[in-house]
Amino acid sequence: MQALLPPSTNNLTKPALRLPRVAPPRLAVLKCAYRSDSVHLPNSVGSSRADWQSSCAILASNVVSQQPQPPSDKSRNADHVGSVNGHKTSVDLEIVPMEKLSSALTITDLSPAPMHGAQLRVAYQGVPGAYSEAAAGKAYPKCEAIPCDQFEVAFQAVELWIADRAVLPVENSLGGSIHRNYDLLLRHRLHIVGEVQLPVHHCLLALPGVRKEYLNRVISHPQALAQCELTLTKLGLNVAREAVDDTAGAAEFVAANNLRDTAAIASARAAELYGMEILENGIQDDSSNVTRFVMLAREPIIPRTDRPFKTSIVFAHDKGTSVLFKVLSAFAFRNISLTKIESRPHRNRPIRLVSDSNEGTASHFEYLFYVDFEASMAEVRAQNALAEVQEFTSFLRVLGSYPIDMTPWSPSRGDD
Ligand SMILES: O=C(O)C(=O)Cc1ccccc1
Repeated sequence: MQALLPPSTNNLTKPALRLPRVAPPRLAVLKCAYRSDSVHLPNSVGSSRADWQSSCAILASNVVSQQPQPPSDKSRNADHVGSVNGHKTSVDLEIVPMEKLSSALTITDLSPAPMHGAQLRVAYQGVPGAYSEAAAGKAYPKCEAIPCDQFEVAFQAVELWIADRAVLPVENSLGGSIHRNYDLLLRHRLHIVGEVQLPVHHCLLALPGVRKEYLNRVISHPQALAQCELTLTKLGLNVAREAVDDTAGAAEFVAANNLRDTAAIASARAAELYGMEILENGIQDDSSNVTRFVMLAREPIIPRTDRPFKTSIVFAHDKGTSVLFKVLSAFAFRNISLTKIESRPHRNRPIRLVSDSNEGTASHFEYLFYVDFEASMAEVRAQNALAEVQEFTSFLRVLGSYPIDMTPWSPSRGDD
């Protein structure tokens, strides 16, 4: 399928972030609280300010960027931790001992809201009306959603402190995993700090006055096309399908180019934003159509045990899939349920040659395994399971330990 790029955004929308991007000078304020009996640190924590600072730098999640300010005593003393495109980036650590806080930190203190009244900025791929924008709003209701033209840009927006979080769709109940996004998780160093599951309700959109009989093609995000394939056929739409970067971008493209032979699959909100008509409402092949998104941040959140947590890891092992059952038994023995397992090609080492003196040499494909399990890294059983996994693996990374989205959902009515 030919990939169409969404047109440049019209005046209805803010322009999406694009690469390359020069980061503005920023002052970052990193504020963290620490309580020795509730936080499990990799190393024991001393009482000196330096120890506290480095521990909090690892664990703090209340990371807030601010507009440049005239130097104050505090900013003059800030630790300069790097520069972004030639601009100094400073981090000012403000350590707040737990005992001085009026109440204990809750999970919401730790992940979503920035302090000092600043609005959380959440980067997503697509244009307004995309499902990723709705997912950002579900995870962080008062956030400022920042459209980006590529997932790569959304990741970089967080890495360069332009945004505080990125939202990334990783799998769908009908369409399966979004493999490219798994690869991106590994290529970048961001941490998963949350997840949301969003019921997805697709509409068939066309310009006002266009009828189904006029259509020569349907365009949308490949996942949306996959999720509506049977319904499109049932509607008699045996026309060309073309993949674009996001659903709302497809609607915008049809509108901006006045395409009367093309329909887009997108949300009802996209129809409203881009002046399109809904030809068919709810065209996903099954009403239980849910997409899971993960939220990414520069710093991990502190794992807890007082509510259900999930942990995502990725690993590889030298002996191919033959030791996979040993790795997975580390979870089974501890009654830790896996909620997801995904394999991807091991790009650094895609082929493994296995010689047999009698039969010759076989070449096996090498894989990376992504596993989600239902436990928090603050639980001893999860720590022990990972210690055991490490014995069998040549590479292991914890992508994040984060609260499970427990919000009940019912089949969407299209108001997402
Ligand atoms: O294109 C979008 O709107 C997205 O956010 C990606 C996507 C596509 C289809 C279903 C869920 C998410």
